[in-house]
Formats: sequence, structure tokens, C-alpha cells
Amino acid sequence: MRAAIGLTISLLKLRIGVAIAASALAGIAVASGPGLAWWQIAGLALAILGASGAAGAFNHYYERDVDRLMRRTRTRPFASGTFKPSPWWLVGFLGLLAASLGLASVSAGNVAAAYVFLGAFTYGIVYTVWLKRRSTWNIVVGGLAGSFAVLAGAAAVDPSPQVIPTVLAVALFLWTPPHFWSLAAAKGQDYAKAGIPMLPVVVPAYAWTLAILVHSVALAAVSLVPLWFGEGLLYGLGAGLGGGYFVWKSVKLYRVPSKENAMANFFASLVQLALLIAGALLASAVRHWL
Ligand code: HEM
Ligand SMILES: CC(C)=CCC/C(C)=C/CC/C(C)=C/COP(=O)(O)OP(=O)(O)O
Repeated sequence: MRAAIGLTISLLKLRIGVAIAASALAGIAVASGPGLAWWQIAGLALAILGASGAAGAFNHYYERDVDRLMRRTRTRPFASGTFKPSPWWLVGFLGLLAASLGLASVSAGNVAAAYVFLGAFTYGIVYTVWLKRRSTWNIVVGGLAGSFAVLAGAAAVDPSPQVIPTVLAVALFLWTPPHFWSLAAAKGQDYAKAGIPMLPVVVPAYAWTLAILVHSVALAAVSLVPLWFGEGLLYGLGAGLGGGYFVWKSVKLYRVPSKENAMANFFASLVQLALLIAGALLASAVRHWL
């Protein structure tokens, strides 16, 4: 039983799915409009877990050849041979995506469901199939996947575009490249062995560390913009502390491009996102209940 749960978490990349669902909740929190019922919020969160799980499972299936070559990924269910490839898997993944889109549409409306689809499509097809093995800019475009989660949340509240959720979606877009480049730098030999052209394995250290620093500074600045549009102290604390911490770790990495500093910067990206989301959720809770 424990083994089956572990395999499911791995296959659907559920830890990342939880972060993506939390980004959608942040989108709900910063959008203004009529409040949602609890079942609508829960329905959208579950739909995002399902859709990102379907895209993640497809990523495992499609990348089983290169995953086999990398230490970090070689024990994954398809790469290790625990799951045998068969077209039925693809039918299953498509079924999970369709059910998730149906749930998103019923609980959050068609515009939100369209954003959920775009998120899964960007990760599953645009990033995984079209760009990952071909372009160094793979992850810059892949970053849109997280932005669509924020937009899906905001569209559940009000389908027409709003300033603060759009700013938060831009923040997610800026967040993803330094998040991933830091990990790729720490595990560089893996990607080089697998022939995947991640930025840190194709350009010198001064260039990829500068690319990371520019992104984290831009991210820290952009995540403060909602303060001009009505977000308050709690949001500002989350965005300011997280942004400051991430920039600090990125400066350290720029000065000394070691694997340790790259891994520390990867963790800083997770801390920054967690604080940003927590700030948005707490600020919204205080607005509603106090
Ligand atoms: C296409 C864009 C992205 C890429 C290429 C990427 C890449 C990665 C990779 C390779 C890992 C390590 C996972 C492992 O050890 O197997 C990771 C971890 C993680 N990512 Fe991302 N990521 C992306 C977008 C996102 C987004 C949008 C979020 C959240 C909104 C996110 C949240 C996380 C979290 C929470 C972890 C740590 C949990 C874990 O290790 O499973 N990622 N990411
Ligand atoms: C709205 C919605 C449904 C959005 C879904 C977006 C989504 C699931 C993004 C995940 C991105 C991700 C986990 C990339 C991992 O990169 P990788 O697969 O290249 O990493 P690997 O080297 O570990 O395989």
C-alpha cells in the first residue's frame, strides 16, 4: 500500500502539483469579485492537481529514455521499468486531464478551465515535447505553466483580467527559470550526460549566474507591485522577505558559482514562493474575516 502511494506521488509529481494548486489559491486570494463557495475552491484545487498530475505523468512517460541516464531521475516508475510503456497509459493520462478540465469547468467556469488546460499543455507539450531537448530557452517558455495556474484561480473569481493577478502571473513566469536553473546547475553533470541543453550546462558560470540574479531581482521587484494596487502589510511582508532572501542567495551564487550555492538558491526559490503565496492567502483571510 505504501509503495503504491509512493508510486502515485512520484508518477503525478504531486509535490509540485500541490505548489501549483497553492499558486492558483493565491490567484483566487488576490482577485477581487464575489466570494467563492468552499466547494468551488476545493474543486478547482483538485482539478489543478489532476491536470498537473496528468501532464507530469505524461512527462515521466515521454522522458523515460533520458530519465534513465540521470542519477536524480533514474528510479522513476517508467525510467526504472516498474511501469511498462503502453498506449493505454496515454489514454489514462488523457482521461485524467479530461476529468480535471470537467471539474475545473463545473467548479470555476470555462475561462478558468481554459487556463488549466493551457498550463497542462504548456508543461506537457510545449516544454516537454517541443522545447526541452532542443532549446536553451525551454524553461523560460515553460515558466508560463505556473502563470496559468494563477490566472485560473483569478478567473474563478472573475473571468475578466485584473491587475494584481496578472502581476502575480508575471511573478510566477519570472520565478520558474531561476528555480530550475539553480537545480540544473547543482545537478549539471546529469543534464550534460542526458544531452539536455539547460542554460547552466551550455554557457559559462558568469552568464547563468547573472541570468539567475537578473530574474530574482526582477521577481522581487515585480512581487512588490501589488502594494501599489491595494495589497497591504501581510502581503508586503511575504513578498518582501521572500524576495529579499532569494536575491541574497542569488547574489551569493553570482559571487561564488558553486554547487552548494546553486542548491541553496533552489531552496531559496521554494522559500520565496511559499512566503509570497502565504502572504497573499493570509492577507485575503484577514480581509474576509476581520
Ligand atoms: C516548467 C517549469 C518547471 C520546471 C522545469 C521545474 C523543475 C523542477 C525540478 C526538476 C524539480 C526537482 C524535482 C525532483 O527532484 O524530481 C522541481 C522541484 C519543485 N518544483 Fe519545480 N519546476 C517548474 C515549475 C514549477 C512550478 C510552476 C512550481 C510551483 C508553482 C514548482 C514547484 C516545485 C516544488 C515545490 C519543488 C520541490 C518539490 C519536489 O522536489 O518535488 N515548479 N522543479
Ligand atoms: C495549471 C496547470 C495544470 C499547470 C501545470 C504546470 C506544471 C505541472 C508545471 C510543472 C513543471 C515541472 C514540474 C517541471 C519539471 O521539469 P522536468 O519535467 O523537466 O523535470 P525533471 O528533470 O525532474 O523531469
